[in-house]
Amino acid sequence: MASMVATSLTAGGASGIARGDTIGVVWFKCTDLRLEDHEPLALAHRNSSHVAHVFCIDDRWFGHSRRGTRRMSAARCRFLLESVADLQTRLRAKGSDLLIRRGHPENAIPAVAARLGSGASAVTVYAHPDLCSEENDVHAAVKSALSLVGSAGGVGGDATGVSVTEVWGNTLHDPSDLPYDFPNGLPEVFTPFRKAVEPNCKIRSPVPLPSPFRPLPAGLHDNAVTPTLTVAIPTTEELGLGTAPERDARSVLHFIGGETAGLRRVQTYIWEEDHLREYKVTRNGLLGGGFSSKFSPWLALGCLSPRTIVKEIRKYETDRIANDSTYWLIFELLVRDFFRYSAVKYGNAIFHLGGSRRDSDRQTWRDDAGLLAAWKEGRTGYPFVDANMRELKASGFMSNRGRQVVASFFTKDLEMDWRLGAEHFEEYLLDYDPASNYGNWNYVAGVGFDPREDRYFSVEKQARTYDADGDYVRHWLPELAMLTTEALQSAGGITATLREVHSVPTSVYPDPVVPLKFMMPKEGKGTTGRAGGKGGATGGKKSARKVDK
Ligand SMILES: Cc1cc2nc3c(=O)[nH]c(=O)nc-3n(C[C@H](O)[C@H](O)[C@H](O)COP(=O)(O)OP(=O)(O)OC[C@H]3O[C@@H](n4cnc5c(N)ncnc54)[C@H](O)[C@@H]3O)c2cc1C
Repeated sequence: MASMVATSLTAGGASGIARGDTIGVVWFKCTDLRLEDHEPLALAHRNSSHVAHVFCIDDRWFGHSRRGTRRMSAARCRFLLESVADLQTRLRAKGSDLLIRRGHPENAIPAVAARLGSGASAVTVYAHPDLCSEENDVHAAVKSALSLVGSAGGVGGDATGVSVTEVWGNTLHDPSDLPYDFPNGLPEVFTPFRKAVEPNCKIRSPVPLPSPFRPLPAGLHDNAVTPTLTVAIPTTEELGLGTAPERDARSVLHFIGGETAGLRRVQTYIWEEDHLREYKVTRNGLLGGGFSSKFSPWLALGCLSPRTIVKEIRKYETDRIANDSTYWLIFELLVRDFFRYSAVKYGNAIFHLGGSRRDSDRQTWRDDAGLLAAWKEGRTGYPFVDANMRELKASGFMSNRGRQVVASFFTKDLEMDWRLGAEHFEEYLLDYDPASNYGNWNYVAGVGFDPREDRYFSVEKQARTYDADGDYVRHWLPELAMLTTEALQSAGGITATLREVHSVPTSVYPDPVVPLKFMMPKEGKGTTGRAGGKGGATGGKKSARKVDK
């Protein structure tokens, strides 16, 4: 292994370090695996004579939550490893490399800095800051360990510390551009935030790629000093997650990790297939790749920067058309920003039962293993819920509409502790990111970010509206594939009807695990439902609607 690493590093353009050289270490994280619009990377190459790029694979990512859910499925891990591999390939194309360290960043990054500083060179570590508590703790531990690294290498002694340059990134807006005292002055809900930001804040242009690309410092592959630094990327098996299942052919898209695939998706969606033109009206579609953008997995891992997407949208608006749809994609990216800033403002609260509102008593939260398993495995007896849950597990993706419905069902109909649902999403969603996931779960559970607490998505109404012909349900539930559109339409989301009217036996499809809280009204009668849910975190109105759209 040592010789393979040495060969590879040398081929990548390694170069000796002279006394007085400046060395940059770019610490890549799971949220910024790209070269484009990466300000820490650009600064490192601008300010240094040599630059090392390091990514740490932290075994804490692969453990279990306190409630016992695995934190990352093998399929999500594969997407991450593909993204890391792609970053490495792109760096190699620039004559550099990505160095991998398995272990905790608070040990690895200072070890690399100490090794590089041993020739009395000035070392600076460049990184994006984090948003959420676990990542913030690691970031703080790295900084603290770096402050103990001496200029002559080693730890302690005549330590002068390694400097750290942190630059905010991965959002449309820099917090310093927001019309608020950040983070405490942020509004609690999205609409007032949007109304203040849209007219007052300009989205900055993406940061250009570094030019020139500085060479790697030599000697990082010296096993005696940094024994676990390598260029080899582990497999999901080596990380203890087992083999990732084959990608499911029924998935909306063949998701491959990495900036290359992410940029390709932007080209395909916006330009080649021209879907942006109709995004606002198609985004709730459930089957196929052309409805919503599917940018989210690449955004979550930072393979795509939202500002790069906006640059492309602006170009499209100039070259083809500017309409509600082009506006709406930027609007959704602003929702993403809102949850990221809110994660900074509310800290750990978004992970706790009471959410950002710190209101854990708003209802009785159940912890029922049977109901949890039925929901996770897609056998609740409600076809529309079950199809979405099976899609998640098989493909790592679920539409925004589906997420709203299954999360509402979980919290409002099953009355389950919402954190158990959020953790299941965390395990399987390829686009999992803590701020968006927990922020949206806070919203649907009624514990944060929503002016109303009683929002309720009726499974039955949602199924009839968004899967009127039953194609989606048939696609993911082979046991119902023999039912006609008519049969599925008349059944809506209620399997009792399947059984009573269409003679589907319980051996084929189970009875509903609980009755729905609110049923669709019979024709000509008033409604019994309380609340709506037009667009979830992005589209809800304050007035109480009787039936959701
Ligand atoms: C319970 C629940 C959990 C969720 N968990 C996540 C998560 O872990 N990671 C994640 O990226 N999104 C999450 N979302 C938001 C949303 O469902 C996904 O971003 C969206 O479905 C991704 O598909 P897309 O890229 O085609 O979206 P598009 O409709 O094409 O939107 C473009 C981009 O805007 C952003 N966006 C859109 N809607 C939202 C939203 N409500 N919140 C935050 N960002 C949004 C995403 O980055 C998305 O890629 C969650 C929503 C719910 C209701």
